[in-house]
Amino acid sequence: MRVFGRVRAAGAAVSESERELFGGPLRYDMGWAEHERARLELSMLSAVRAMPRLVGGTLRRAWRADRPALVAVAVSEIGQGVAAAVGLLAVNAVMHALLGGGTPTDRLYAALPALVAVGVVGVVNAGLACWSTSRAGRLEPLVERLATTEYLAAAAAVEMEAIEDPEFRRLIDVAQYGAASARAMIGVSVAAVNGTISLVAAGGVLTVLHPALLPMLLLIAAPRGWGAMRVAQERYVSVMVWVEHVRAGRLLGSLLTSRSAAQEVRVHGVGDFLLDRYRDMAESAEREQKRLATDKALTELVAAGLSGLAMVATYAFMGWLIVAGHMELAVAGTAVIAVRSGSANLGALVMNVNQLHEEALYVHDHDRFLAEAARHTIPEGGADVPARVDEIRAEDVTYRYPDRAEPALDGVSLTIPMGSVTAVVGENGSGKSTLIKVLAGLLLPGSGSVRWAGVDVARLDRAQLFDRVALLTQDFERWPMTAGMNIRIGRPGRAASKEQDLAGAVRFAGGGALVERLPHGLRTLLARMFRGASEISGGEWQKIGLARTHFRTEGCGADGLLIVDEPTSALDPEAEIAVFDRIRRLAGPRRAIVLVTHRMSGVRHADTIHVLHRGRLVEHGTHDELMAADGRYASMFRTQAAQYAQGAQRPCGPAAEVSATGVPAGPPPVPGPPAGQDPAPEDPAIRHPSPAGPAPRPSVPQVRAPRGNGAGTPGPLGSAGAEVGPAEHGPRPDQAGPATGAGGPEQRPPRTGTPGSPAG
Ligand SMILES: Nc1ncnc2c1ncn2[C@@H]1O[C@H](COP(=O)(O)OP(=O)(O)OP(=O)(O)O)[C@@H](O)[C@H]1O
Repeated sequence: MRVFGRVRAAGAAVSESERELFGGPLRYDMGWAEHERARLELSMLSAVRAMPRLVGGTLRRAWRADRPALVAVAVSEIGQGVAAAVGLLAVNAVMHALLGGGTPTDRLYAALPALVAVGVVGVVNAGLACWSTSRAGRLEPLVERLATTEYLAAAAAVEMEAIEDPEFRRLIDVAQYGAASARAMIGVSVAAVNGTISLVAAGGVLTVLHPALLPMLLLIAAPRGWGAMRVAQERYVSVMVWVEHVRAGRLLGSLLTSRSAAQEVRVHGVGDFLLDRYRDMAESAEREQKRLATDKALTELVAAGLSGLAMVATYAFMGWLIVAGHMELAVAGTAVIAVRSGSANLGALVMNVNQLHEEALYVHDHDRFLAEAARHTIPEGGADVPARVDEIRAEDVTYRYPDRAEPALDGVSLTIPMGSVTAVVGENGSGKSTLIKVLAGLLLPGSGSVRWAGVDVARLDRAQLFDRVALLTQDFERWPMTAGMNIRIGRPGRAASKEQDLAGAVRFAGGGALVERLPHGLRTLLARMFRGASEISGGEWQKIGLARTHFRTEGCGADGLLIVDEPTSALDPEAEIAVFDRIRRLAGPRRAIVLVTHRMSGVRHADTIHVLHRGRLVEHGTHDELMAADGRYASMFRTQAAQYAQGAQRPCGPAAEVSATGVPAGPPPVPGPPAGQDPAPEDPAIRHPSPAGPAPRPSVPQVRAPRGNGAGTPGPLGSAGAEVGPAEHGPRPDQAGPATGAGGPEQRPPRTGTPGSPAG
């Protein structure tokens, strides 16, 4: 059957829940793998033809992992093959002796040397098998580690653009199973080599006994080979087609148990609702499993029937040879043994080749990922970044995300002088985050250029460039590690073995009281999923983030760029003012700050403010200049001021209105801003404090930033409800579902037969 038919069969059922929740059937898009289709149209012949290549690839990996172990395995496997041939010849000699002339005692004596040889061969064989098993067992984990390390290193080294590209992300996902398969291929390759050698031995002996017996042997094994191959193809296609469904099922499972969704699951009654859909999706996955099981049973029945017929024909042929006097009885006895062991060898070999192929499909994905990743790897080397960088310039920069028709940045030009604070404002989706990624060298412009000290970023040594950049974003990583490590990780190479080494950063971030409250100070583990760990709030995390940024910037003596993206989204007003003050203090003559925020109170004291609108820079200037110009900035600013004024008059307003742009308008008294503008507080009472003076206490209720979902909730600041906890730091939400149900198993989900894994 051709693969298209199989894809149709595998994707026939669509659960109503998938339509309802995800807008349609979640099925793997086979489009990306157009060239893979030929690979799926396997036949036994093509599988056998590909075997040397597959085994060769495995051997190369094993060679790199542990040469002595590989040599030991090879020697012991070849030894076993030779032993098998010698054993068959010894059996032949025993037969001849037993069926020859003389008294039974004479015949027994005559057979004795050959019998001893059979015994010795058996012992040698067992010893060699033992040796091979132990060496192969040593190789397997090494190969898996090698493949996993290759995978992880490649994934960590690719350009951000690749990470943002859904196609590439899918490839990263698919390739994750390759390492386990590379490991499995060691054992299977060894078994395949062993089976081949044993088969050659049995075939050789059979050919010597009678040339017609070899084709008969092949006839017995062929149907089983066909059956095994067909079942494997079915399973692989099913895995590919259902992988998204499996993931979606797991996602539902993990949402039901996640902490971030716990409130809505209970209060909004989402629990029962999702559970129903989970069941529905599990049922459709089970239908696919049932289809696969039925198909497998039928295929194996047909294969066993055909193989049995070939066996009957072989024995009938041997019977005719004996009756017609073309074969001695003793030879026939050996031939029966050789046919039995040969067909067993061939059957095992077929299974091995088939399994090799199945594993190779995953290893192929792994290799394809490595090749793709190599094409997208951030280049090493390049021009040195000068120690003194007077300015960073973007010149007519245009950037378009791979899956978007519209550019996220369109002809943007700006200059960031060293020692300045530059603010970037604009409505949601106007391109602010994209701009800072481009300035930091994380994304390379499609056209135009970003220049550090006059040198195009594309030509600079990117590792050196990154070393000059510090990031403080609203969704900075909350590493599931200790509080101290969460600060130190800002510059992992910088020594900080003692708590005092981090004291400056903690003090700077105003985190002294927080650290004192933690049960083990900086050694407290901040990862709720582990026993003994502590939980801290979103605002407290942001203090940790600020301390991390301080630790990073302090560790860099050369000119650099500090990027601050919505740093106060989870802070109360007092803390917010203090943070903006601290960020300003991070500015120095040899450091430029780019600040992205919706909080106008944090923006007004910037040296230059750039206003982005739909990817284009539409205004720039100081706060006073922009207010005088009475353009978009002035309108945004006044809108926020008006919100605060309203908020002060209407303290019990709606908890979270939604603006015309679909953006939550913020906390209680703040109504949504006009379409296309971002809500952000501006309170005449909030004035940027002078570094010397105390922060005035604002008279407005706490205001949350509209970006992200970090409005005061601990943890989830990233997209898609990621949280500090298993959903973010353990397996991802789409991987962390229960072990059964629509989600299927954890490791290479669809293959192990757990309910919900269609190809089990
Ligand atoms: N990874 C991505 N893949 C595709 N499109 C993206 C990606 N990231 C952002 N975009 C799109 O690019 C445009 C600019 O997004 P960007 O995140 O830079 O805006 P922003 O001004 O930072 O928005 P916000 O204030 O909501 O954070 C938007 O239309 C957005 O949908």
